[in-house]
Amino acid sequence: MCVHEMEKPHILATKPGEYKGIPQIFAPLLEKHFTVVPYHEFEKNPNRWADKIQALIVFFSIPKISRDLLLSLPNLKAVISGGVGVDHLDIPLITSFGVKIANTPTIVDNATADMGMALLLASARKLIEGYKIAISPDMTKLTHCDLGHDVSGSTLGIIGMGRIGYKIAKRAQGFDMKILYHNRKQREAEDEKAVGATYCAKIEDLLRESDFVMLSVNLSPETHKLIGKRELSMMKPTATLVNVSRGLVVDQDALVEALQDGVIYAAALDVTYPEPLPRNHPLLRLKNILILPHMGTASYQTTRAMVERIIANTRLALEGSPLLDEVKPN
Ligand SMILES: O=C(O)[C@H](O)CO
Repeated sequence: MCVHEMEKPHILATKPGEYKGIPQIFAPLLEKHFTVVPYHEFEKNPNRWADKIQALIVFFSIPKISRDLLLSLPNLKAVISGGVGVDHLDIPLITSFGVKIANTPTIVDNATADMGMALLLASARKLIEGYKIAISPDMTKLTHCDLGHDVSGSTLGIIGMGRIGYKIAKRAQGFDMKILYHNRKQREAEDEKAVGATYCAKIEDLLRESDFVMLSVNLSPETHKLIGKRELSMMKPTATLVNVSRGLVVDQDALVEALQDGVIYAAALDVTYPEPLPRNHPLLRLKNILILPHMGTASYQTTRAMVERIIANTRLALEGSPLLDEVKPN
């Protein structure tokens, strides 16, 4: 049955197509079920929308959900966040308003693991430098391209062996990498065997032995600036740090220093803090860095699946049914 426009529940979301918003091509999927109120329209005239809004969609941590925003939305039933990370949500605060929370885990695992390997490979084999030379008018520069490093046969240390870390290990196995991992909890022996991964109870052992250190942990008080000056100084001077988790897992000032002083060889980051970095940030001026604007989940298929899962969770929340991916306070 065709749902009349007037009957569609109102949801608040960043304007589709805006920076870090749901891509415009997927806006019709949302609009089929909901009347989407763009967040900036709401901010201009909150009184017009406040009573109507029943769900709030968060994409790439936007919008920030404050107590004031929650107080201004008396009929809010759910906050549905795209992606796996929920570090941007104050879960106790939101749930204290009787508002349900969901994210879209599992959907993003493959794309994020692919991005981890893409960053590792691109950094090690100097794809960006090579590309710049290939398109440069002066092809003689080709001989001056610094040599990269072999990925095959090297040692990968994965910090955070959850679903994404494990999928990275699977991929690395195909590159004949020696795989070490550090995790709150050691994985089952059969999981380790399946990807040939060895547990390092001490993060220090992993840092000392790895050629590539891959960060795939959730951001939490325990992992906040987990990699600082001390940890970087334990890494090999030939090692590369790859981050597909959250910028705040790394002490960025310490990273800038380590890259400038040759304490580590390079870094490849999908995430930083803040995002985007200010244009004069020292990380953007370094040569031994590959940096992306948080693209881990940014494939057509994964983004579409995220939007579909957001819709499914939102519809369930609005009809009062159990959510597919409910996030509860600890
Ligand atoms: O958390 C995630 O899955 C991604 O970073 C997208 O927000």
